[in-house]
Amino acid sequence: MASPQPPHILLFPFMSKGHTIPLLHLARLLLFHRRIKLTLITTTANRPFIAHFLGWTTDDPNIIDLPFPTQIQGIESTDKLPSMSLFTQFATATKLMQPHFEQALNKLSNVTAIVSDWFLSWTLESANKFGIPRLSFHGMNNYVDAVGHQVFMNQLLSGPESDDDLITVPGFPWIKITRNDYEEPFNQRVPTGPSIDFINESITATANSYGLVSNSFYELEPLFIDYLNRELKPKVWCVGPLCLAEPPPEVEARVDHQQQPKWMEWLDQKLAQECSVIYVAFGSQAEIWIQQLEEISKGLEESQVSFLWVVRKNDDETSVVMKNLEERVGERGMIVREWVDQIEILRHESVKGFVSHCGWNSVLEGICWKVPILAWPMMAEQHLNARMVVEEIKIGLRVETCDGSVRGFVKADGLKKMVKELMEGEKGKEVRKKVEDIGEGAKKAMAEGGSSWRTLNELIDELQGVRNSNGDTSPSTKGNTTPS
Ligand SMILES: O=c1ccn([C@@H]2O[C@H](COP(=O)(O)OP(=O)(O)O[C@H]3O[C@H](CO)[C@@H](O)[C@H](O)[C@H]3O)[C@@H](O)[C@H]2O)c(=O)[nH]1
Repeated sequence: MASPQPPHILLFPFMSKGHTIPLLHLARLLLFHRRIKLTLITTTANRPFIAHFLGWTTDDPNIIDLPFPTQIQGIESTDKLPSMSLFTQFATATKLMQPHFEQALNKLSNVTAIVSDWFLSWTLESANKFGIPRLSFHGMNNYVDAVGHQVFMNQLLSGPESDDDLITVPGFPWIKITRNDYEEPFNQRVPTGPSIDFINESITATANSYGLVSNSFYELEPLFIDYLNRELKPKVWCVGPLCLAEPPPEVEARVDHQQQPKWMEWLDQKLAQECSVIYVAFGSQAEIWIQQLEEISKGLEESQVSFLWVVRKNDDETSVVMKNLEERVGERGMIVREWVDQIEILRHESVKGFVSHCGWNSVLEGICWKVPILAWPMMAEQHLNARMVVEEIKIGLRVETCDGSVRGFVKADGLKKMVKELMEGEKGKEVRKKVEDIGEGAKKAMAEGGSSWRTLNELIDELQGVRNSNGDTSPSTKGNTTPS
């Protein structure tokens, strides 16, 4: 009898750093810890980032790049968009990649499963044509999905309440949300428009997929995972936190040989001086207007705490604010305007607090390296993530807005007060203790025998079983498609 074919999984990340990075962490787990054959699908401009992350050469044949539609000024990653108002147009344009994707599938043999980002809903149709199970990769947590399902089923945002009135979530009555926890147009009484259509398509395609791969771990949010598995399809497979997947030796060796970036040297100095540092970063997409940047700079200056602030904006106005701040705080602060290795920063011993927009990857990275969070949500599902961080799992505090609204302006005082509380106060101590406990739980979940480790093995075994029962999907039996 012929020995069984090893699994071959195709990963297709969405072109946004917050979506691509966790799927690449999954790639590391599958490749280097489970020895599974992988093919990565991406676009031409994103190929080097993917190759670099996996320690591969840029021309590695296991990366297939498809031409990206030219609709958005040649931009192929959301962090390069001039404005996030172009997001839906960008995300919808990916549909034009479908014929090229199917042509690539036609050339591949023995694909066990496709794991594609939930924003790439159209990949389900392609997977179905080729008889390959598709799993939707969901880089968010299950709390947001479960609360969102309750909000939708009970039409909680359609009532007369004002945008800041607390509304009880019936399925989880200890949770109270506001209309302001949802952004335009999701907060409307009758939401309509292209972004609603886009999200609805993504949800429907996920519901009709073989499974949902979740970057979370069971012990973090059992109630919400159980709820989703009871009330909704498909099955949720929690295999995270994926950021704990160790880099391959090639990447580690490369990092060891590189000169340390100046901010890492600065962190070493702070450690030597026994100074705790607060790390301030708002992910790869958040847009912060200049008045708000000015208040952040004042608040950090007045807090007297050492800080490392990663600023994405690169215009002249921002440069002036940053230069002035650097002059005023001197060695106490470090401002970085480049891409950093955030995990390296969070794992540095001097970093004791994290002012974060609560993108889900940042929250998980805070948990894994046991750094409590000062939650300052900006966009997308981050307001709900902030509720989870502060009210549900209690690993962080929240910045104070000047009008008490969750979307209100944050003045220097509101930031300063909460930075000091997180770094030096009693509430800060409580959340630090909690993040240490949960961080230990995250490590256990990912270690051999832990819940996420077992779930990933079960998923791979199950997919192998499906392939064996379906038989080989050799090119001759596959869909016959040509790009238009
Ligand atoms: O200079 C940088 C900036 C970011 N990162 C990494 O980039 C990722 C950013 O992800 P995240 O913290 O989730 O923020 P966003 O980029 O804003 O993520 C988008 O995607 C997330 C996952 O779906 C959502 O939770 C967010 O709301 C959405 O904005 C993290 O792994 C960071 O470590 C770096 O390594 N260096």
